[in-house]
Amino acid sequence: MRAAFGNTTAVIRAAIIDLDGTMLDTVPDFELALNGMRAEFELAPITQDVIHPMVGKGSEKLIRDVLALDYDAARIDALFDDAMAAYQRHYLAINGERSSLFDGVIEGLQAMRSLGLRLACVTNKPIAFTTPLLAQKGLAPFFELVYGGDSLPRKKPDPLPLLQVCKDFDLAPSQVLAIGDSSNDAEAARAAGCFVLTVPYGYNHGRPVQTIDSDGIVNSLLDAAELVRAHNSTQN
Ligand SMILES: O=C(O)COP(=O)(O)O
Ligand SMILES: [Mg+2]
Repeated sequence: MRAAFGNTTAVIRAAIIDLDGTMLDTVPDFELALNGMRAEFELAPITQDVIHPMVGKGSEKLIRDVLALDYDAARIDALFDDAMAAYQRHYLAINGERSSLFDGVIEGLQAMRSLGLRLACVTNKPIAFTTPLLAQKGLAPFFELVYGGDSLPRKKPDPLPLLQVCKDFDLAPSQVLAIGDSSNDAEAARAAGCFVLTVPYGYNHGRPVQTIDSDGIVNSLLDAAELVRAHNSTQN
C-alpha cells in the first residue's frame, strides 16, 4: 500500500467519515423513496442503475435530477416543492429498511476508536434522515459529531463542514483524515487541507474511483484504520 500521508509529521487525531456509499449502501432506500414520490406524479419507476450516479450531492440536486428525466426546467421549478415534500415523506417512512452496512465498517470504526481517533460523520444527507439511520444501523455511538447536508450553510464539496469539525475538535486540518466514496468528499477535504482516503465500492457520480484526487484508495474502513495506525506509529 502506498504511503497515504506523504511526509507529514502530524499525528492523525480524528477522522471525518461520509455516510452514503462509504458506510451504508443506501441506493435501495433511495429507490423506494424516489419511486414513491414518482408514483404520486404518475411517473414510471426508475431503477437503481439510474439512481446510483445521482447520489451524493444532497436532496435538492437529487430531486431536480430525477424530475429532469421527464420534465423541462420550468416544470421542475413548478413541481419542486411538492416533489421534495413527497420524497421526504416517503424517505422518512422507509429510512434504513433496505440499506445495509458495507464490509469492514463496524470493525474499521472500532479500530479507529481504539487508536484514540475522534470521529465525525459528515454527509450531504439531510440531518432528519441521518440521525435515525445512524442509530438504526448501530453507527451512532461511534460519532461525537454528525453534520447533515442541511446542518450548516454550505455542504460538500464546500470545505465548510470539514473545517467546522476541525474547529469543534480543536485540531488543525492536517491532523484530520476524511474518508469518502466520491469526488465530492475529496474536493471538500483538499479545500479544507485534510487528508483524504477513498473507498472504491461507493457511488462517485458514475465515474471511476481512480479519477478522484485523493491520498489513496482503501478497500474498507478497516484498511483505512490500519494506514492511520502505521502512520501514527512512525510519529511517536
Ligand atoms: O447526497 C446525499 O444524500 C448523501 O451523500 P453522502 O452521504 O455521500 O454525502
Ligand atoms: Mg458518499
